[in-house]
Amino acid sequence: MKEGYRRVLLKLSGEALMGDLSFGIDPDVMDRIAGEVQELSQLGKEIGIVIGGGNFFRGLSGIQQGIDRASADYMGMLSTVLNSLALQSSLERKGVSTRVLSAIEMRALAEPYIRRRAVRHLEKGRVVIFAAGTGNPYFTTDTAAALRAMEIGAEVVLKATKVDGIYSDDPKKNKNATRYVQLTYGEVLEKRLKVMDATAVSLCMDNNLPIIVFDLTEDRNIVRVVQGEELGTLVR
Ligand SMILES: Nc1ncnc2c1ncn2[C@@H]1O[C@H](COP(=O)(O)OP(=O)(O)OP(=O)(O)O)[C@@H](O)[C@H]1O
Ligand SMILES: O=c1ccn([C@@H]2O[C@H](COP(=O)(O)O)[C@@H](O)[C@H]2O)c(=O)[nH]1
Repeated sequence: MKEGYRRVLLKLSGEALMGDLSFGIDPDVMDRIAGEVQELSQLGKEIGIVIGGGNFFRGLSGIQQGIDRASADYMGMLSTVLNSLALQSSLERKGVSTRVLSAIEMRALAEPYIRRRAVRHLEKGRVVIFAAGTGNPYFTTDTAAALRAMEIGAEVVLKATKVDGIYSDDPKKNKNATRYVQLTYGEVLEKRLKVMDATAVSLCMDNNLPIIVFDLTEDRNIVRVVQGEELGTLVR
């Protein structure tokens, strides 16, 4: 077993924050996640977090309602800001020092994203939450996670989601799909495995940044994966 990571980029699924609800944030799920991040922060781990927005709004659902693509994507990015502020609040209730840095300027509620500030916050032991994705339409929060991970010098992208790894097919649709323990970036792209978008995988591939896809719904998995336990699927 490895001794664990020192600086990580944790990508939290927005959809997983719903728990059993059909929309929004289940406070118990949020509280559990915040507790795990608190534990890691107390161990001296440096943690950057990107949260998805699927529990509120995705660009693609806006398009289906007749909203133009760029506007729908900005709405999606705003939904990640809602999640970021909720996580910040949960963490601060537990005494964890945090900063939200937003890729879209909204100075009344978050710092603007400045790479060097993000790194400084991490060095000071603050948990940094990156809000508003990349700040650009036509992207996803998976790509934002890969981008921010590289910018802050994270050792790994930890994609915490609703499935326990990468499967040969979508396990929510195909019960015969089988799980991979390890894959290369090329295999994920060639097999068109949809768990993470191709832009994010390509970015990680070009910069040799490992990705671990693991189950966020399982208690203590965030702590276990950051401490080096082999969970889910490793892509490198
Ligand atoms: N080959 C595959 N292996 C594993 N999961 C897959 C695969 N293909 C599709 N999926 C689906 O991908 C989903 C995870 O990716 P998705 O981008 O939807 O969620 P997320 O990024 O975790 O959530 P959000 O966008 O809300 O932040 C899983 O819930 C699973 O149903
Ligand atoms: O860089 C980005 C990140 C996100 N979006 C939009 O936000 C929603 C929610 O993000 P998920 O990654 O799907 O959770 C996404 O559907 C996009 O519409 C974006 O445009 N740019």
